[in-house]
Amino acid sequence: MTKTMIGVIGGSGIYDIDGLQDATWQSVESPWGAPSDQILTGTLDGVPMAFLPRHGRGHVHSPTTVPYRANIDALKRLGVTDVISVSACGSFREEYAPGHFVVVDQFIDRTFAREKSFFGSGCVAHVSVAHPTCPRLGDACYAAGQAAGITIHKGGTYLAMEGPQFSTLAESKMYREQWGADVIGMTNMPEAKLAREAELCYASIAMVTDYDSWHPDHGEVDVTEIIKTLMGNADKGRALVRGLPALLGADRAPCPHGCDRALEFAILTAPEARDPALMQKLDAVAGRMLTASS
Ligand SMILES: CSC[C@H]1O[C@H](OP(=O)(O)O)[C@H](O)[C@@H]1O
Ligand SMILES: Nc1ncnc2[nH]cnc12
Repeated sequence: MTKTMIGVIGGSGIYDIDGLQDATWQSVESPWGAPSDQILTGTLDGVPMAFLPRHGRGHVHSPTTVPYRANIDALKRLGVTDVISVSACGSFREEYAPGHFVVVDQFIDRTFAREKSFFGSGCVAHVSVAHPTCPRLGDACYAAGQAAGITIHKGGTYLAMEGPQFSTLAESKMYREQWGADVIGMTNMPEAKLAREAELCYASIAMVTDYDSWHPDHGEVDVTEIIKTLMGNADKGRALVRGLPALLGADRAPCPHGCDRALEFAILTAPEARDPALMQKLDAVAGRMLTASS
């Protein structure tokens, strides 16, 4: 049995969390560059936690420039086992209304200007992301949301767009009507893919802030309205997070869905053909596999 450490990546409007015992902002160095910000560490109900504001305090990183690899690597380096992403999103479904939360379980990745893998020339790996989120962790988020009195929906497909501009009306209608997406945001990809490569369980909570641009009664997306809704949502997001340690517990059984073993059988490059410099960078993300197989 290993120990649980919960990592929370806070999106727009969530730049800290409260209630942590021994809370300290720590700098974490990563061979993948500087993370978005320092990481707030502490303990909640006896479970260690690490909080990272995705865009940095003061909202300095755009969805394209968020250092996704450094963020996931830094959380892994700190000992995080389970990552919860909390994000602002537009909704493609009438019944997923602004103020509601959605436990996302699928993604359509339309991002194109980001580094999407820790692996590459010198160490090639292919992990499965058929089921990109962890059902055990998602269920805990859903239960924590319900216990916090939040209107929360279980399951939804998140369309990750490059941004930073919002969608055109034609795109919004296509994503909703032809592609069957439920919510839209700009940040959960490649974050979810990288978490899988790093063998971290990953769950995503979408906080609905708007109806994107498709809804005939709601006009186009307006960032002022989004921020207003976010301010109401942010406290709910923090309440959900506060409920998680009690639900997950300090002792952690292996993930029944295999998220924490995702690299087994994924690395193709022969030990003697691997690039030593890349191997060094992979020490945290893939350390477990690299010591076992080389
Ligand atoms: C503030 S609206 C657009 C912005 O908000 C979302 O960020 P996050 O996912 O980090 O909450 C969205 O993806 C955009 O980056
Ligand atoms: N409509 C929208 N599109 C993309 N990202 C968002 N974040 C919040 N609302 C959004």
